[in-house]
Amino acid sequence: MMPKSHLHGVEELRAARRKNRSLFWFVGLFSFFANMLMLTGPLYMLQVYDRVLGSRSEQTLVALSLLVVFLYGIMGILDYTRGRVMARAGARFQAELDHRVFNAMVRRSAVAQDPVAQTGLSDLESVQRFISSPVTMAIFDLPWTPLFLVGIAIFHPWLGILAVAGGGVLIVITVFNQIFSRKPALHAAIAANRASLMGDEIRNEAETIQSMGMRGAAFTRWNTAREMSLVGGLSASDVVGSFSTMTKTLRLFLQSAMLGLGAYLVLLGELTPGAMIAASILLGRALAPVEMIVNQWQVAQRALKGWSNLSELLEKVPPEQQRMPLPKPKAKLEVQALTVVPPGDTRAQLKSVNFVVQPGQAVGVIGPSGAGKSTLARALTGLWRPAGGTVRLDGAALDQYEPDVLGQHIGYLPQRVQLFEGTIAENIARLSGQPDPQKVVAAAKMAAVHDMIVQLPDGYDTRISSGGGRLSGGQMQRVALARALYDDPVIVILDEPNSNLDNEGSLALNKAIKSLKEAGKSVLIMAHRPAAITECDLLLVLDHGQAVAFGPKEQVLKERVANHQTLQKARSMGGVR
Ligand SMILES: Nc1ncnc2c1ncn2[C@@H]1O[C@H](COP(=O)(O)OP(=O)(O)OP(=O)(O)O)[C@@H](O)[C@H]1O
Repeated sequence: MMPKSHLHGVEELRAARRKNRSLFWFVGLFSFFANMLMLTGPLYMLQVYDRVLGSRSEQTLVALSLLVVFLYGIMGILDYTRGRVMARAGARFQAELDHRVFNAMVRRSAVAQDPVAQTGLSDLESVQRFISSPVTMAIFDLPWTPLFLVGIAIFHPWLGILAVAGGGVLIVITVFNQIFSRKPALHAAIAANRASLMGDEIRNEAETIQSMGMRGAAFTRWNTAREMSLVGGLSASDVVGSFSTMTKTLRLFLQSAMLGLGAYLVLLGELTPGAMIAASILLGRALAPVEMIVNQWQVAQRALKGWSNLSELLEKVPPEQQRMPLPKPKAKLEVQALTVVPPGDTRAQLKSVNFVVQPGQAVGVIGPSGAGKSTLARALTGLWRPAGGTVRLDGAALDQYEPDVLGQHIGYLPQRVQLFEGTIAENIARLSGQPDPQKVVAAAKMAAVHDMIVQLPDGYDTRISSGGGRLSGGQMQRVALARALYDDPVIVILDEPNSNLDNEGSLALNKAIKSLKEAGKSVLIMAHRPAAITECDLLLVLDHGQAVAFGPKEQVLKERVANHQTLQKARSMGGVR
């Protein structure tokens, strides 16, 4: 059963499934006729044995056979059609949720390492695969099993008893299959996921691994995860395999037993030979869906797990509420009593910080490592929600803007630059499929990277990878700066923008900051190096998450120097230890 806490998430999944309701009705109707036509085989047997063989009429045999070919043809068409419809129902379910799950996965992964976000898209795929699989068809056929059993009982009550007992044993096997295979299948899926994530991580960090002789150790770590996944997979398929062999053997045995019992009843004169064969075929038809479900149990189990993970993910990341579009804001940023607790942590890493940035101002944010500079950057971009206080852009709290629209207003250069597979132009245009050449060039010129780009063999169309490909660290940082400046953002937040820049790059950065200020934008620069704050008018000093100083740059620097000298003096006099 679904935990109560995932009710909203599961309701969203159900709503998407409900959209396929008409298709399910259609498949149900087709299944009704297909199953009716399943009676063709047994009825044909009955007629051939009891009528044709008795009357020795060739004409009847030909007429019956032609009818059977026709009916089987229709049954084939019905079966094929319902398979196609279900495949489309699965695809529709996936398409219906793709956008929502994708957004939830990105939003969740941006703030936390959550397994349900990591597997979100493959979970959705597993549910889609289940809907399109023969198991679903078998579920549609299952209601016919009791009817076929009743049909057998009509031939003779003893045959009915044997069929019901056999069917009962098969159902018990199905239940045991679920009980015994659930855990190994779950462990196998978790282990497989871990191994694949670890493989991705090793591939991304291949340079570090190769250059520092870490290949052997990395292999051992990955191999441990891989072996766990293989062992888990083996034990899961062993369990399912043993149950599916059991069902198959039992079904074959039951069909023969049915024939044997039927023959005995024929000898007693209580059954016709035709009914004996027909009962055996009917039993096969009745048990086929059960057998299919047992055989394909892993598909169902993966889908069940996927369904529960998805409902947890959608529960954790509720749909974004529609916000009324606001006009393009002015570059005024007000930070009031801002307290930030990193997601997954319990301690505040920014405590009650206050400051205001007016249009045309640049603020340098300085402080030792771990002081909270990047934390502030993440809060100002709207990535991390404040635990207390507010951040206002042109008077409106950040959550009043659509996240994607807010992203357009705020340019952000993260401390750890990551580019994407694609051309340089696409990267600067924030992955837009059709980058606006004028805007791309304007941003690149502002980041002083235009000349470097046009010198590359393919210029702006040069393909790069997530790690930058052929770009150097400084070039990557400048391309990322151009990406932050793309499409005229009103606020630009630069986290350690010159950590990889040479002198020329630093000068270009300062020029960019100057022109941003002249255009009435505001800029925040988190920095260690003094070169980065040359163009700053204001300085915010952070220490242990607290704003220890804020004001005009010269004044703050002077106070800090004065404080430093007082401190030195006190130390030399032995006043401070
Ligand atoms: N995702 C996170 N989860 C929990 N704590 C975090 C997270 N990110 C940062 N912190 C903590 O928040 C504090 C501030 O980190 P932050 O990255 O803001 O420092 P910083 O001033 O940018 O340092 P640096 O100059 O080294 O980049 C640190 O103590 C860090 O351990």
